[in-house]
Amino acid sequence: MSLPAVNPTKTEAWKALENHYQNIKEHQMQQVFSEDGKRANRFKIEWQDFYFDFSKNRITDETISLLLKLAEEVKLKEAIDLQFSGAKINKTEDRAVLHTALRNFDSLKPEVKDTLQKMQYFSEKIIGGAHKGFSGKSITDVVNVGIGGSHLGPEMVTEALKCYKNHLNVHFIANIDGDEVAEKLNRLNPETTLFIIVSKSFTTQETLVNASVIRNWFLENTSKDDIQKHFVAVSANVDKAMDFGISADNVFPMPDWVGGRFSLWSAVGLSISCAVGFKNFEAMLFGAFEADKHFKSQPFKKNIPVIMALLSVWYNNFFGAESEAVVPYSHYLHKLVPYLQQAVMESNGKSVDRNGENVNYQTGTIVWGSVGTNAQHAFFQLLHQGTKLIPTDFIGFSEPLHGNLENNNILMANLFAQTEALWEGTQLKTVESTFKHFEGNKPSNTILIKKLTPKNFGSLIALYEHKLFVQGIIWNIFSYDQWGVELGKTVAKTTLKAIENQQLSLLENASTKNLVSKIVEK
Ligand SMILES: O=P(O)(O)OC[C@H]1O[C@](O)(CO)[C@@H](O)[C@@H]1O
Repeated sequence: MSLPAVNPTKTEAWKALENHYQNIKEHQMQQVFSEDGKRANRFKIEWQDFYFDFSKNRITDETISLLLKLAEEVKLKEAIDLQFSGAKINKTEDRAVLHTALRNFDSLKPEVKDTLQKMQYFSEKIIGGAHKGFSGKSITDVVNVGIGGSHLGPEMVTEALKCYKNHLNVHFIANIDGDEVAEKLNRLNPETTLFIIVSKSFTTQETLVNASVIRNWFLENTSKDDIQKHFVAVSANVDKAMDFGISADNVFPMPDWVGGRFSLWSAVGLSISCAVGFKNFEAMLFGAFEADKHFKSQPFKKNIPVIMALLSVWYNNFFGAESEAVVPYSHYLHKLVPYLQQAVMESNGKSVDRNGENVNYQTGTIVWGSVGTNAQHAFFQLLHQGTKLIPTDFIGFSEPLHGNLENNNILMANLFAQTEALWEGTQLKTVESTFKHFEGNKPSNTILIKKLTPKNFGSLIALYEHKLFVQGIIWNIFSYDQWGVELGKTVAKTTLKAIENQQLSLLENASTKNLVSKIVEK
């Protein structure tokens, strides 16, 4: 079964939304808001520990009902059911998309159960000190070596759940930048370090080269037999991992139906399980599972990821907004934006639709942002008074983790105040000069979560995963492939050859030739 392939611009809802946009675009919506006492209660969704407030958006009841009609016309419900059914909806790679099966506690697949058990057993041995390195000492440092989806998710979660961390030091080596690798290795002791080589394909240049550099560094003072005590792999390509010198027992499998950027729930999360313990890792999976059930079962008007996606489409395709900001008011979430950038932009940065035709409408949004309140002192000026429309997600937690209520009150006051200031502006107030005028009418969503627990964090990430899927369905694109990263990889191979062999004739582009000559002529 294939995903429905409806050109969204040909739907009745799209045409109606275009007309509706003409009526709404000039409206100072904050006035509509102040005249409607019930709006804040109508445009919100409360679910478990989440309070999702989308009332400060340039929408009316009609907007929402037209967007919901759009979801219906592009057959969103059918698409959701297809994804969860395990149909090969990643058509261009001929794969199912089942990261949700990694956390489906109603019926875990036997292979998922086995991997979870293996992860638990292994991470507990590392944490408890039973796993000894070549000199008989316990492990103190764990290094995740991987890039893209084999790095961003684990690093984001390890940072987000730092409060739940144990004594192990967890590091990440992703970039091929040798300085970074050397910098990190200089601080590590081979006797007490475990390296987790994470690569779904086990063919990614950065990861394989870095892994070899690390292995050589390790072998400077050890023998090949010691590798088994210090290197494990996470991969769907067990043979390649074994070729690298890692024994089959030390390879944690990854199913083919899990895409790299959705893989933190799989054995790719081994570094997370080491950092915060398996129970917390499992709690995170459980939170994601709860979000999956919400996504699958809630009517669209009460469905957080669906509403998030529809609002995003509203701004992207009708207001012409190109980007959206994400601002978490928790320093623990400082790696959320890089994670979302891969998840969202690698998924929805597409310009060919599911029928193989070029699209003539905007698709993937640019995601950017940083943590509040720091961001207020950086780019918020542009959000408030710039010329661009940038819908923003504000994420906050009602309860602090360390009991510092005074700080948390200030933090939350700032979050709420920013959404209000963006929305209200200074419309009804007198300002001394035009320079001090705030237009307002700047949209935002607020995701207020009770507490940053592993479970809630798992839910949050899964909600964003579902949001991007819904967007892809509406835009009629394939969200789960990433052919756009391939060309650069191929060109880099030739370029490297030209550099290594000092052979400029291999290059065609005159600018690249000049640049390469600067390196080889040193
Ligand atoms: O896990 P792998 O196979 O090393 O791939 C790493 C990353 O590279 C990409 O394929 C993009 O280059 C991502 O989709 C993926 O997360």
